[in-house]
Amino acid sequence: MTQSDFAPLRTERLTLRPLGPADAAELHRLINDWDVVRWLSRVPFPYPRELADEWIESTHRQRAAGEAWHLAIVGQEGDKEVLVGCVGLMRQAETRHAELGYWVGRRYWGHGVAAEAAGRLARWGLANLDIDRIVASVLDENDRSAGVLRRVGLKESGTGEAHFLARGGRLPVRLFEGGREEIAGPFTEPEPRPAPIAAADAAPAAEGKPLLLVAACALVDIDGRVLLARRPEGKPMAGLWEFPGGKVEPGETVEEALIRELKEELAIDVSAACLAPFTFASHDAGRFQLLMPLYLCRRWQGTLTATEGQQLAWVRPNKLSDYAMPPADKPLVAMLRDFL
Ligand SMILES: Nc1nc2c([nH]c(=O)n2[C@@H]2O[C@H](COP(=O)(O)OP(=O)(O)OP(=O)(O)O)[C@@H](O)[C@H]2O)c(=O)[nH]1
Repeated sequence: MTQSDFAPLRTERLTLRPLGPADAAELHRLINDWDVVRWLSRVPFPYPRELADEWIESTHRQRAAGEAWHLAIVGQEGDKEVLVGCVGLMRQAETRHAELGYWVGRRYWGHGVAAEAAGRLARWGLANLDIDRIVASVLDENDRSAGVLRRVGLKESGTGEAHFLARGGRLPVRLFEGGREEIAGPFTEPEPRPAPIAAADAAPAAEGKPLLLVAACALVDIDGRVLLARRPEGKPMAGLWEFPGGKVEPGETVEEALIRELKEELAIDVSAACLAPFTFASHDAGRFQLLMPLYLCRRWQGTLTATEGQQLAWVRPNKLSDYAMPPADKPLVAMLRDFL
Protein backbone atom coordinates (compact mmCIF):
# COMPACT_ATOMS: atom_id res chain seq x y z
CA MET A 1 0.00 0.00 0.00
CA THR A 2 1.25 3.47 -0.73
CA GLN A 3 1.03 6.51 1.51
CA SER A 4 -0.11 8.67 -1.39
CA ASP A 5 -3.84 7.99 -0.95
CA PHE A 6 -4.03 10.74 1.66
CA ALA A 7 -2.47 14.19 1.39
CA PRO A 8 -0.65 14.96 4.68
CA LEU A 9 -2.30 17.50 6.98
CA ARG A 10 -0.01 20.17 8.36
CA THR A 11 -0.10 22.33 11.45
CA GLU A 12 2.37 24.92 12.65
CA ARG A 13 4.70 22.26 14.10
CA LEU A 14 3.37 18.89 12.96
CA THR A 15 2.55 16.76 9.96
CA LEU A 16 -0.21 14.15 10.11
CA ARG A 17 0.36 11.46 7.50
CA PRO A 18 -0.47 7.80 6.87
CA LEU A 19 1.69 5.32 8.74
CA GLY A 20 4.08 3.15 6.73
CA PRO A 21 5.97 -0.10 7.48
CA ALA A 22 9.08 1.98 8.27
CA ASP A 23 7.26 3.54 11.26
CA ALA A 24 6.66 0.19 12.98
CA ALA A 25 9.84 -0.02 15.07
CA GLU A 26 9.56 3.53 16.43
CA LEU A 27 5.81 3.22 16.97
CA HIS A 28 6.46 0.07 19.01
CA ARG A 29 9.17 1.79 21.07
CA LEU A 30 6.86 4.72 21.90
CA ILE A 31 3.67 2.81 22.64
CA ASN A 32 5.14 -0.14 24.54
CA ASP A 33 5.18 2.03 27.63
CA TRP A 34 2.77 1.53 30.54
CA ASP A 35 2.52 5.30 31.07
CA VAL A 36 1.08 5.59 27.56
CA VAL A 37 -0.98 2.38 27.35
CA ARG A 38 -2.64 2.71 30.74
CA TRP A 39 -4.86 5.48 29.35
CA LEU A 40 -5.82 3.69 26.10
CA SER A 41 -8.77 1.35 25.82
CA ARG A 42 -7.96 -0.81 22.79
CA VAL A 43 -4.21 -1.30 23.25
CA PRO A 44 -2.62 -4.32 25.02
CA PHE A 45 0.37 -4.23 27.34
CA PRO A 46 3.01 -5.37 26.79
CA TYR A 47 2.60 -4.42 23.15
CA PRO A 48 3.98 -7.16 20.85
CA ARG A 49 6.36 -5.92 18.15
CA GLU A 50 4.42 -7.75 15.35
CA LEU A 51 1.25 -5.93 16.36
CA ALA A 52 2.81 -2.66 15.18
CA ASP A 53 3.14 -4.08 11.62
CA GLU A 54 -0.34 -5.58 11.67
CA TRP A 55 -1.96 -2.44 13.00
CA ILE A 56 -0.20 -0.19 10.45
CA GLU A 57 -1.39 -2.51 7.68
CA SER A 58 -4.95 -2.37 9.03
CA THR A 59 -4.98 1.44 9.05
CA HIS A 60 -4.65 1.42 5.24
CA ARG A 61 -7.56 -0.98 4.84
CA GLN A 62 -9.74 1.04 7.20
CA ARG A 63 -8.96 4.27 5.38
CA ALA A 64 -9.65 2.71 1.97
CA ALA A 65 -13.01 1.46 3.30
CA GLY A 66 -13.89 4.93 4.65
CA GLU A 67 -14.12 3.57 8.20
CA ALA A 68 -11.20 5.18 10.03
CA TRP A 69 -8.33 7.59 9.50
CA HIS A 70 -5.39 6.72 11.76
CA LEU A 71 -2.41 8.94 11.10
CA ALA A 72 1.16 9.31 12.33
CA ILE A 73 1.88 12.54 14.21
CA VAL A 74 5.28 13.61 12.92
CA GLY A 75 7.34 16.43 14.43
CA GLN A 76 10.69 17.97 13.75
CA GLU A 77 13.78 17.49 15.93
CA GLY A 78 16.51 19.69 14.48
CA ASP A 79 16.37 18.80 10.80
CA LYS A 80 15.13 15.27 11.52
CA GLU A 81 11.50 14.14 11.25
CA VAL A 82 10.41 12.10 14.26
CA LEU A 83 7.33 10.03 15.04
CA VAL A 84 5.67 11.62 18.05
CA GLY A 85 2.42 9.64 18.35
CA CYS A 86 -0.78 8.78 16.51
CA VAL A 87 -4.16 10.38 16.04
CA GLY A 88 -7.29 8.83 14.57
CA LEU A 89 -10.92 9.40 13.60
CA MET A 90 -13.29 6.44 13.43
CA ARG A 91 -16.48 7.12 11.54
CA GLN A 92 -19.92 5.90 12.64
CA ALA A 93 -21.86 6.21 9.40
CA GLU A 94 -25.37 5.71 10.85
CA THR A 95 -25.10 8.48 13.43
CA ARG A 96 -22.96 10.85 11.32
CA HIS A 97 -20.31 11.19 13.99
CA ALA A 98 -16.68 10.15 14.34
CA GLU A 99 -14.72 9.11 17.40
CA LEU A 100 -11.47 10.93 18.01
CA GLY A 101 -8.51 9.14 19.61
CA TYR A 102 -4.81 9.92 20.07
CA TRP A 103 -1.69 9.13 22.02
CA VAL A 104 1.68 10.82 22.27
CA GLY A 105 5.02 9.23 23.26
CA ARG A 106 6.01 10.12 26.82
CA ARG A 107 9.08 12.14 25.87
CA TYR A 108 6.88 14.51 23.83
CA TRP A 109 4.35 15.24 26.57
CA GLY A 110 3.79 18.78 27.80
CA HIS A 111 4.14 20.58 24.47
CA GLY A 112 0.52 20.72 23.32
CA VAL A 113 1.16 18.14 20.61
CA ALA A 114 -2.02 16.13 21.23
CA ALA A 115 -4.34 19.16 21.04
CA GLU A 116 -2.60 20.49 17.93
CA ALA A 117 -2.87 17.14 16.12
CA ALA A 118 -6.35 16.19 17.37
CA GLY A 119 -7.74 19.66 16.56
CA ARG A 120 -6.36 19.51 13.03
CA LEU A 121 -7.79 16.05 12.33
CA ALA A 122 -11.16 16.92 13.89
CA ARG A 123 -11.48 20.03 11.67
CA TRP A 124 -10.40 18.04 8.63
CA GLY A 125 -13.01 15.38 9.41
CA LEU A 126 -15.84 17.86 9.80
CA ALA A 127 -14.89 19.50 6.49
CA ASN A 128 -14.35 16.34 4.46
CA LEU A 129 -16.29 13.40 5.87
CA ASP A 130 -20.05 12.95 6.07
CA ILE A 131 -20.15 13.68 9.78
CA ASP A 132 -21.66 16.42 11.94
CA ARG A 133 -20.13 15.66 15.34
CA ILE A 134 -16.91 14.49 16.93
CA VAL A 135 -17.10 12.32 20.06
CA ALA A 136 -14.40 11.09 22.41
CA SER A 137 -14.03 9.45 25.80
CA VAL A 138 -11.29 9.53 28.40
CA LEU A 139 -10.64 7.37 31.43
CA ASP A 140 -12.27 9.00 34.46
CA GLU A 141 -9.04 10.23 36.08
CA ASN A 142 -7.33 11.26 32.84
CA ASP A 143 -7.54 15.02 33.41
CA ARG A 144 -4.73 15.74 30.97
CA SER A 145 -6.61 14.14 28.07
CA ALA A 146 -9.86 15.86 29.14
CA GLY A 147 -7.94 19.15 28.87
CA VAL A 148 -6.80 18.24 25.35
CA LEU A 149 -10.39 17.60 24.25
CA ARG A 150 -11.55 20.91 25.73
CA ARG A 151 -8.82 22.74 23.83
CA VAL A 152 -10.01 21.07 20.63
CA GLY A 153 -13.48 22.46 21.39
CA LEU A 154 -15.31 19.37 22.69
CA LYS A 155 -17.56 19.66 25.72
CA GLU A 156 -18.07 17.10 28.46
CA SER A 157 -21.44 15.44 27.81
CA GLY A 158 -21.75 12.62 30.36
CA THR A 159 -20.21 9.49 31.76
CA GLY A 160 -20.03 5.87 30.66
CA GLU A 161 -17.94 2.75 30.81
CA ALA A 162 -15.43 1.23 28.41
CA HIS A 163 -13.35 -1.92 28.28
CA PHE A 164 -9.64 -1.26 28.82
CA LEU A 165 -7.70 -4.14 27.27
CA ALA A 166 -4.45 -3.60 29.17
CA ARG A 167 -6.29 -3.34 32.49
CA GLY A 168 -8.46 -6.38 31.81
CA GLY A 169 -11.83 -4.86 32.60
CA ARG A 170 -14.44 -2.16 32.26
CA LEU A 171 -13.71 1.24 33.77
CA PRO A 172 -15.62 4.52 34.09
CA VAL A 173 -15.04 7.10 31.36
CA ARG A 174 -15.97 10.72 30.76
CA LEU A 175 -17.70 11.39 27.44
CA PHE A 176 -17.03 14.43 25.26
CA GLU A 177 -18.54 15.74 22.07
CA GLY A 178 -18.57 18.76 19.81
CA GLY A 179 -20.02 19.90 16.50
CA ARG A 180 -18.89 22.05 13.62
CA GLU A 181 -19.54 25.28 15.45
CA GLU A 182 -17.53 24.43 18.57
CA ILE A 183 -14.62 22.77 16.77
CA ALA A 184 -14.31 24.48 13.40
CA GLY A 185 -15.30 27.98 14.52
CA PRO A 186 -18.54 29.93 14.78
CA PHE A 187 -21.15 29.89 12.04
CA THR A 188 -20.75 33.62 11.64
CA GLU A 189 -18.00 35.34 9.72
CA PRO A 190 -15.13 36.40 12.03
CA GLU A 191 -15.37 40.09 11.11
CA PRO A 192 -18.47 41.06 9.14
CA ARG A 193 -17.57 43.61 6.52
CA PRO A 194 -19.68 46.75 6.35
CA ALA A 195 -22.90 46.26 4.42
CA PRO A 196 -22.43 47.06 0.75
CA ILE A 197 -25.76 48.89 0.81
CA ALA A 198 -24.38 52.36 1.45
CA ALA A 199 -27.28 54.57 0.51
CA ALA A 200 -28.44 56.73 3.41
CA ASP A 201 -32.06 55.74 2.84
CA ALA A 202 -31.29 51.99 2.69
CA ALA A 203 -33.51 50.00 5.02
CA PRO A 204 -31.75 49.25 8.29
CA ALA A 205 -31.17 45.55 8.93
CA ALA A 206 -33.05 43.82 11.74
CA GLU A 207 -31.97 44.99 15.23
CA GLY A 208 -29.56 47.40 13.57
CA LYS A 209 -27.22 44.56 12.68
CA PRO A 210 -24.92 44.89 9.71
CA LEU A 211 -26.33 43.35 6.56
CA LEU A 212 -24.23 40.81 4.70
CA LEU A 213 -25.28 40.57 1.07
CA VAL A 214 -24.33 37.25 -0.53
CA ALA A 215 -25.19 36.28 -4.10
CA ALA A 216 -25.85 32.58 -4.72
CA CYS A 217 -26.83 30.49 -7.68
CA ALA A 218 -28.48 27.13 -8.25
CA LEU A 219 -26.87 25.81 -11.42
CA VAL A 220 -29.23 23.28 -13.00
CA ASP A 221 -28.02 20.70 -15.55
CA ILE A 222 -30.01 19.10 -18.37
CA ASP A 223 -31.11 16.28 -16.05
CA GLY A 224 -32.59 18.81 -13.61
CA ARG A 225 -29.86 18.25 -11.01
CA VAL A 226 -28.58 21.13 -8.88
CA LEU A 227 -24.91 21.84 -8.19
CA LEU A 228 -23.81 22.00 -4.55
CA ALA A 229 -20.30 22.92 -3.45
CA ARG A 230 -18.74 21.94 -0.15
CA ARG A 231 -17.23 24.67 2.01
CA PRO A 232 -13.54 23.83 2.38
CA GLU A 233 -11.64 23.49 5.66
CA GLY A 234 -10.64 26.84 7.09
CA LYS A 235 -13.85 28.67 6.13
CA PRO A 236 -16.66 29.15 8.64
CA MET A 237 -19.06 26.19 8.45
CA ALA A 238 -16.49 24.06 6.63
CA GLY A 239 -17.98 20.77 5.44
CA LEU A 240 -21.47 22.12 4.82
CA TRP A 241 -22.83 22.07 1.26
CA GLU A 242 -24.02 25.31 -0.32
CA PHE A 243 -24.94 27.01 -3.56
CA PRO A 244 -21.97 28.53 -5.35
CA GLY A 245 -21.62 32.25 -4.84
CA GLY A 246 -20.15 34.70 -2.38
CA LYS A 247 -20.21 38.13 -0.85
CA VAL A 248 -21.16 41.11 -2.94
CA GLU A 249 -18.20 43.50 -2.89
CA PRO A 250 -18.69 47.29 -2.61
CA GLY A 251 -19.50 48.78 -6.01
CA GLU A 252 -20.75 45.50 -7.49
CA THR A 253 -24.28 44.61 -8.48
CA VAL A 254 -25.53 41.25 -7.22
CA GLU A 255 -25.33 39.82 -10.75
CA GLU A 256 -21.77 41.11 -11.23
CA ALA A 257 -20.75 39.50 -7.96
CA LEU A 258 -22.29 36.20 -8.96
CA ILE A 259 -20.67 36.21 -12.41
CA ARG A 260 -17.30 36.91 -10.73
CA GLU A 261 -17.76 34.20 -8.08
CA LEU A 262 -18.84 31.57 -10.64
CA LYS A 263 -15.74 32.34 -12.68
CA GLU A 264 -13.45 32.23 -9.62
CA GLU A 265 -14.92 29.12 -7.99
CA LEU A 266 -16.02 27.06 -11.00
CA ALA A 267 -14.18 28.54 -13.99
CA ILE A 268 -17.42 29.05 -15.93
CA ASP A 269 -18.68 32.10 -17.82
CA VAL A 270 -22.25 33.12 -17.15
CA SER A 271 -24.03 36.08 -18.69
CA ALA A 272 -26.41 38.23 -16.66
CA ALA A 273 -29.21 37.29 -19.10
CA CYS A 274 -28.91 33.65 -18.00
CA LEU A 275 -29.34 34.45 -14.29
CA ALA A 276 -33.02 34.13 -13.38
CA PRO A 277 -33.94 35.55 -9.96
CA PHE A 278 -35.59 32.74 -8.03
CA THR A 279 -35.95 33.50 -4.33
CA PHE A 280 -33.92 34.78 -1.40
CA ALA A 281 -32.85 33.83 2.12
CA SER A 282 -32.97 36.24 5.03
CA HIS A 283 -31.26 34.77 8.02
CA ASP A 284 -30.19 36.01 11.45
CA ALA A 285 -26.57 34.85 11.54
CA GLY A 286 -25.75 36.24 14.97
CA ARG A 287 -23.65 39.34 14.53
CA PHE A 288 -25.10 40.13 11.13
CA GLN A 289 -28.19 39.60 9.05
CA LEU A 290 -27.55 37.50 5.96
CA LEU A 291 -29.50 38.48 2.87
CA MET A 292 -28.93 36.04 0.04
CA PRO A 293 -30.66 36.33 -3.33
CA LEU A 294 -30.71 32.94 -5.07
CA TYR A 295 -30.67 32.81 -8.86
CA LEU A 296 -31.30 29.87 -11.19
CA CYS A 297 -28.97 29.30 -14.09
CA ARG A 298 -29.26 26.61 -16.77
CA ARG A 299 -26.73 27.96 -19.29
CA TRP A 300 -23.05 28.63 -18.89
CA GLN A 301 -19.88 28.37 -20.92
CA GLY A 302 -16.64 26.58 -20.13
CA THR A 303 -15.81 23.35 -18.36
CA LEU A 304 -17.01 23.35 -14.81
CA THR A 305 -13.95 22.93 -12.57
CA ALA A 306 -13.57 23.10 -8.78
CA THR A 307 -10.83 25.73 -8.83
CA GLU A 308 -10.51 25.99 -5.04
CA GLY A 309 -10.25 22.23 -4.49
CA GLN A 310 -13.82 22.17 -3.16
CA GLN A 311 -15.92 19.03 -3.51
CA LEU A 312 -18.83 19.40 -5.95
CA ALA A 313 -22.00 17.34 -6.23
CA TRP A 314 -24.83 17.31 -8.80
CA VAL A 315 -27.87 16.53 -6.72
CA ARG A 316 -31.44 15.61 -7.66
CA PRO A 317 -33.88 18.09 -6.08
CA ASN A 318 -35.51 15.36 -3.94
CA LYS A 319 -32.08 14.43 -2.54
CA LEU A 320 -30.98 17.94 -1.60
CA SER A 321 -32.07 17.49 2.00
CA ASP A 322 -29.61 14.57 2.37
CA TYR A 323 -26.82 17.17 2.28
CA ALA A 324 -25.93 19.14 5.41
CA MET A 325 -26.35 22.81 4.49
CA PRO A 326 -26.12 26.16 6.36
CA PRO A 327 -29.32 27.04 8.25
CA ALA A 328 -30.10 29.90 5.84
CA ASP A 329 -30.40 27.43 2.95
CA LYS A 330 -33.03 25.13 4.43
CA PRO A 331 -36.09 27.09 3.17
CA LEU A 332 -34.45 27.46 -0.26
CA VAL A 333 -34.08 23.71 -0.59
CA ALA A 334 -37.79 23.17 -0.05
CA MET A 335 -38.64 25.81 -2.67
CA LEU A 336 -36.24 24.33 -5.22
CA ARG A 337 -37.66 20.87 -4.66
CA ASP A 338 -41.18 22.15 -5.34
CA PHE A 339 -40.15 24.19 -8.37
CA LEU A 340 -37.78 21.88 -10.25
N1 LIG B 1 -22.15 31.07 -1.38
C1 LIG B 1 -23.02 30.76 -0.41
N2 LIG B 1 -22.90 31.33 0.84
C2 LIG B 1 -23.80 30.98 1.77
C3 LIG B 1 -24.84 30.03 1.49
N3 LIG B 1 -25.60 29.90 2.63
C4 LIG B 1 -25.06 30.69 3.58
O1 LIG B 1 -25.46 30.81 4.74
N4 LIG B 1 -23.96 31.35 3.07
C5 LIG B 1 -23.14 32.28 3.83
O2 LIG B 1 -22.88 33.43 3.07
C6 LIG B 1 -21.54 33.88 3.29
C7 LIG B 1 -20.78 33.74 1.98
O3 LIG B 1 -19.48 33.90 2.24
P1 LIG B 1 -18.30 33.22 1.44
O4 LIG B 1 -17.25 33.01 2.44
O5 LIG B 1 -18.75 32.07 0.62
O6 LIG B 1 -18.01 34.42 0.48
P2 LIG B 1 -16.76 34.71 -0.40
O7 LIG B 1 -16.72 33.69 -1.52
O8 LIG B 1 -16.87 36.15 -0.73
O9 LIG B 1 -15.61 34.31 0.60
P3 LIG B 1 -14.25 34.92 1.06
O10 LIG B 1 -14.60 35.87 2.16
O11 LIG B 1 -13.58 33.68 1.57
O12 LIG B 1 -13.65 35.52 -0.16
C8 LIG B 1 -20.97 32.98 4.34
O13 LIG B 1 -21.23 33.51 5.62
C9 LIG B 1 -21.77 31.71 4.12
O14 LIG B 1 -21.78 30.91 5.23
C10 LIG B 1 -24.94 29.45 0.20
O15 LIG B 1 -25.80 28.62 -0.11
N5 LIG B 1 -24.00 29.85 -0.72
